[in-house]
Amino acid sequence: MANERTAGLSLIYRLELQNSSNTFGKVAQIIGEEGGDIIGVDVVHVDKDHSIRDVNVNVFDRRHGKVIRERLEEAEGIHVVNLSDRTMLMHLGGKIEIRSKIPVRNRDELARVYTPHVATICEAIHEDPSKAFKLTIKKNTVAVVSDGTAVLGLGDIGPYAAMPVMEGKAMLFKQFAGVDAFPICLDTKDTEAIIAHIKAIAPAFGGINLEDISSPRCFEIEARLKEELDIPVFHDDQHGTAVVLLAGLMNACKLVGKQLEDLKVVVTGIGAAGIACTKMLLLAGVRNIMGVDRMGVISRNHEYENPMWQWYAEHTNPNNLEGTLSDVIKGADVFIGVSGPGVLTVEHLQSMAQDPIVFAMANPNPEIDPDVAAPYVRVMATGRSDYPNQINNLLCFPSIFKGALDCRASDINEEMKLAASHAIASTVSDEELSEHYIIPSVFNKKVVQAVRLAVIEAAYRTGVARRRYRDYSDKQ
Ligand SMILES: NC(=O)c1ccc[n+]([C@@H]2O[C@H](COP(=O)([O-])OP(=O)(O)OC[C@H]3O[C@@H](n4cnc5c(N)ncnc54)[C@H](O)[C@@H]3O)[C@@H](O)[C@H]2O)c1
Ligand SMILES: O=C(O)C[C@H](O)C(=O)O
Ligand SMILES: [Mg+2]
Repeated sequence: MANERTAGLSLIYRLELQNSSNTFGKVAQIIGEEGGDIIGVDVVHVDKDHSIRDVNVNVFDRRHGKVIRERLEEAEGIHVVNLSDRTMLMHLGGKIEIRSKIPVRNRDELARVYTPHVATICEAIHEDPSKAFKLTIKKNTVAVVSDGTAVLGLGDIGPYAAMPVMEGKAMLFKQFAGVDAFPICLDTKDTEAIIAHIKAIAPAFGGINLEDISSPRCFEIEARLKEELDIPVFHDDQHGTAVVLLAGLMNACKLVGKQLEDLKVVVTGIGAAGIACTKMLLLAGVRNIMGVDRMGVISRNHEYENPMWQWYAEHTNPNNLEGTLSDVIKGADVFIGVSGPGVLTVEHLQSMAQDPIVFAMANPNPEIDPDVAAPYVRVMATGRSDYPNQINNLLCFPSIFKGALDCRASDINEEMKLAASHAIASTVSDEELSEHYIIPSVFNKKVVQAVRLAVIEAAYRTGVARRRYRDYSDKQ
């Protein structure tokens, strides 16, 4: 499955052409012969010997684009300077920037926003550190922190390569919930160092969104930070995914007429997302869950080095089954994939119970191609934006943090997460509910407000909100 399903693959070949021989004619001929579609040409530069042109070409996929490039490079008088595409162009120079809220037009304004008058603000915060929430960006700013070790399903690609995802998360925090977020990729994989760095930067932020940190280190990092910091710490791949998954599953069950407590559920990929999704489902009343990772089904017949797998063995797989995915998927009502592409086959789907519910959530490529799976499933969901039923943590992380920041919560607890799941599920009405609409779109504005309010209400109910309710409710 091509990653560019919605975006379409439109490549831009920057070519340096010799003026002498009919080189542009050759370019058009080569591209035509190879089945590319020229949709535009821009002249970038011309001198007496050469011209530089950007040739915009629709191709089938990246491999097709490469074949055309190779053919062009072989031709006399044509030099391929660069090959880019719309996605690449959207990333030039990064996707976000910082802007001031106040213009500084003269010395008087300068003296207020900066020295000398800013000193009075510093002193006020020094006297009462809680004023940082009122007088600095802490009020509405989150750090999105990764070490680049579990980036989407791409794995350990390092802190530099992780930045586009973290910038993307920051961008989405702002666009979907008005939260300012800053991407921070740490050049260390050491648990203690990560904890120390995050603690050291925490004064500037009202919350910490941990992202794409591999398991099992992510569990300890989050647990320690939750204990040692007084602002919410939320590992998005765990809890964001689990919140949205539960919302989708509640609605899918309503559609197929099954109850959560009667379901047989198989989860593949027992990492950050798989463990959190399982915990959330147990909390919501699901009783029969089996986990499958690379070495097979997690059972009580084994001792695991990974303490989370030990926990998993003790809390799931009620019949203590062993084997592979093929063994346990038989008769399952629900498949939840947070592992990688190609894990699920048509044979697996054919062996599931009636009305199979398949949430293949690995990014960027799900456990099975949804087009291949479609004839064999009743409800199909992926993590992607280009198919119906997008089960992606994007549907909740901006609004959960918005709610937590607005009531100055010290934590994002289980009650707040459950409230968020119910709020998401309830934005799909009974009339709207269908195989292709179990979960609202990320662009549905009702979702952000519903989740934010549900999270705030749960924060006050469970005593983690630190803003006086009167101050909060007066502004509503
Ligand atoms: N849709 C969403 O909102 C969402 C959210 C979080 C994660 N994800 C996706 O889920 C996947 C896992 O993310 P994570 O943060 O939990 O990563 P992780 O590294 O913590 O865990 C991944 C786990 O999957 C296992 N795994 C990998 N390939 C497997 C295979 N072929 N068979 C069985 N197990 C396999 C690994 O051994 C590991 O235990 C990624 O593809 C990620 O993009 C999707
Ligand atoms: O980034 C996403 O789209 C979802 C999730 O956080 C992931 O890691 O795949
Ligand atoms: Mg992620």
